[in-house]
Amino acid sequence: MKKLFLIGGMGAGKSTARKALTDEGLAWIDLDQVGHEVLTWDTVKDDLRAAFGDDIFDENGEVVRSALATKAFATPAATRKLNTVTMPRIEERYTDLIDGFAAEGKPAVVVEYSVFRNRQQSLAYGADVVLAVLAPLDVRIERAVAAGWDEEDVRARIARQITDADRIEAADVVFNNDGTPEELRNEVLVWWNQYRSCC
Ligand SMILES: CC(C)(COP(=O)(O)OP(=O)(O)OC[C@H]1O[C@@H](n2cnc3c(N)ncnc32)[C@H](O)[C@@H]1O)[C@@H](O)C(=O)NCCC(=O)NCCS
Ligand SMILES: Nc1ncnc2c1ncn2[C@@H]1O[C@H](COP(=O)(O)OP(=O)(O)OP(=O)(O)O)[C@@H](O)[C@H]1O
Repeated sequence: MKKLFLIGGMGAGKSTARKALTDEGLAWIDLDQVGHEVLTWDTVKDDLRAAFGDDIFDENGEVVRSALATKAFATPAATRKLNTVTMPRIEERYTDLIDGFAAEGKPAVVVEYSVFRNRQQSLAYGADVVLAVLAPLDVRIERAVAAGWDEEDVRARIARQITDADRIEAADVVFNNDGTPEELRNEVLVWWNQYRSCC
């Protein structure tokens, strides 16, 4: 089963590119969603409480994601603390999902990975292809804000992510999402039709 990793900074257009592929019937894992799922695990909650305190929880004992984000993206050290708690659990759940798709005989799965750092990370190690979606920083911020994110929050998150130069270095294929969503979609589909016929 081919694992197609889609990487890109916040607001770059990963979901838009992913949709082009999943509309073709490809299986898909969004690691942001997996990240939300693991926040409900008791072991994760315990570790987050120890790292960030009681005030990231609501009255039902569930993580308030906006409260955690404010603390976790405040400094590089805080983001490292967050990642230390969440990443091993995200990887564990990811492995189960991948095994499930493989057992179903899926030919390929698209993995949307917003916080990709490098191909040597254990989770990304098995990528068959890394596809980077890029867009200029100001455009990404503008799009994320238009989609409802707070600008300061977006800037803090982007500051904790790798740069587009790093992404270009790590990627096999680069899509520049500086035109319309339809143009991105078409570029992705041209690539996919060529890839599936050869690889
Ligand atoms: C901090 C949390 C609770 C904020 O939740 P929220 O609903 O506001 O954001 P969401 O998870 O939808 O992420 C939106 C975007 O924020 C950015 N982002 C999320 N986590 C991180 C991170 N650890 N480092 C840098 N950027 C991040 C990404 O661009 C992502 O697409 C949540 O992002 C989280 O638990 N993050 C840690 C787990 C993780 O790294 N998830 C990303 C997939 S591997
Ligand atoms: N080429 C484009 N032109 C205009 N708007 C776009 C374009 N591509 C994507 N968008 C819009 O920009 C926003 C961010 O795009 P998308 O959700 O695909 O990015 P993402 O990389 O998945 O972001 P995130 O990291 O926040 O999950 C969305 O509202 C999307 O509809």
